[in-house]
Amino acid sequence: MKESEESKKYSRRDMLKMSLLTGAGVAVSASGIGGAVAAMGGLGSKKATAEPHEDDDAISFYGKHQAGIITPQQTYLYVASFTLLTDDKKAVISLFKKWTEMAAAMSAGSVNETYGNDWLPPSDTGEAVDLSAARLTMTFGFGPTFFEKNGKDRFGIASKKPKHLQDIPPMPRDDLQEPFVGGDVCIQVCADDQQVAFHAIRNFIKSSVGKAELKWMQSGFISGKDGMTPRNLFGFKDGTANAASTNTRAHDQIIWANQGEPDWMQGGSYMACRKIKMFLEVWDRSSLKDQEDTFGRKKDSGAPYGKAKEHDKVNLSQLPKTSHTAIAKGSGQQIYRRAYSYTDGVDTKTGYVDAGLMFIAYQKNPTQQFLPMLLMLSKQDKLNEYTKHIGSAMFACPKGIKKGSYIGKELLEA
Ligand SMILES: C=CC1=C(C)c2cc3[nH]c(cc4nc(cc5[nH]c(cc1n2)c(C)c5CCC(=O)O)C(CCC(=O)O)=C4C)c(C)c3C=C
Ligand SMILES: [Fe+2]
Repeated sequence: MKESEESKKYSRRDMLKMSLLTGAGVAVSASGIGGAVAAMGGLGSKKATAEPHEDDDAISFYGKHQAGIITPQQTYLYVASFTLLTDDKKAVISLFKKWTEMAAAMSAGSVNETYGNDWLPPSDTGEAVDLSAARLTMTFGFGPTFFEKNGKDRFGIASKKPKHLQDIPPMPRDDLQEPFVGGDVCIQVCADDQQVAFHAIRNFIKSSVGKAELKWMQSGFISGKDGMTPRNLFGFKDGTANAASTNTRAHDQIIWANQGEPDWMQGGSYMACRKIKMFLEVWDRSSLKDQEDTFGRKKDSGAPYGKAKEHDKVNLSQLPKTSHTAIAKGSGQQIYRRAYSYTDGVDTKTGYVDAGLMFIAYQKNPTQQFLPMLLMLSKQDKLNEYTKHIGSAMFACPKGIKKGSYIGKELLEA
């Protein structure tokens, strides 16, 4: 095969290694890669130590469950919801095969470059070439309209719809703003490097042209020292009561769908999304007491009222009745939260900072877990004085994908 026709899959770190080995410096140009490889006798050569390999900070795309659910939260998020533009099942299969191939390569820290024809755009957009895998994960989900849209079973899969997949019903205080509602297919991309995360979502969008279009997209971030619970934009530790990322028993009880669901969904999870605007200026003018009463926890330590430490057991009788923790915990349900803060510039209506929380939660049964909790919070939560729910969506995320398979295969093939 001529070099110009080759699809080169080198880990981003391989490129750095190669450039060091050949003394070429860090910035290896596209045309220089082949030269660098040749100078080492090719990647397969015994002389070369730069075998294609997985980055140290790579998280496999393949596995029993999809990555990006119980994966300890990365620093950056992009979540994108797509509308499928075609009723042709074959076109959807080809898109999902392409996305699978890309996701597997990108999560291993590879760039999938096809250079050589100056008259065509490069296949990859290029901004992640010299970056590491940065714990990149890509989690795919299907919305209710993927199974049935306007009464039409366009892909012949309506009978395979998972039991609890439905649009989140309207909540009393909702102020949902199109296009930030629903979608046919969703991809949650997370990484410790924002450019790596953006590169992934951008290339998924680029490769979907003609088959799917972006309905909405949200970026987000969290920050915190290793082992410490990150703080949200109200300055409170957020995520304390989540089951530990190593607690597999709790994950089975809370997160992973099982019997009673179609086979493709067993080991998957329901992803609930709420875009929640937070009125930072109002919050910043409220007293510390009012802020702590809102959550039922101390701002500094994160300890529940009546206790000293963040992870001390919550005693509901010691919490203000309408506090967020009292209502959420009092619902008697558990969910697995994976939320990210966002800032979207200025809200032109108010002149305030447009910021909030991209709330994402995973659960095995949203009808029993998420929806009743959301309804109770929507009616009674003191936090509602400072927030507004402006986006909403629910997706069914299939179980993990096996090597050689592709996203949605069991759903789309008989
Ligand atoms: C429907 C579920 C929930 C929504 C929506 C939600 C929004 C939301 N939460 C915070 C900040 C905090 N939440 C905290 C705890 C907490 N929140 C939920 C659920 C929803 N939150 C649950 C189930 C829990 C845990 C309750 C428990 O069992 O103790 C906390 C306290 C610390 C913690 O446990 O994480 C904070 C802080 C914001 C800012 C927000 C919307 C903008
Ligand atoms: Fe919460």
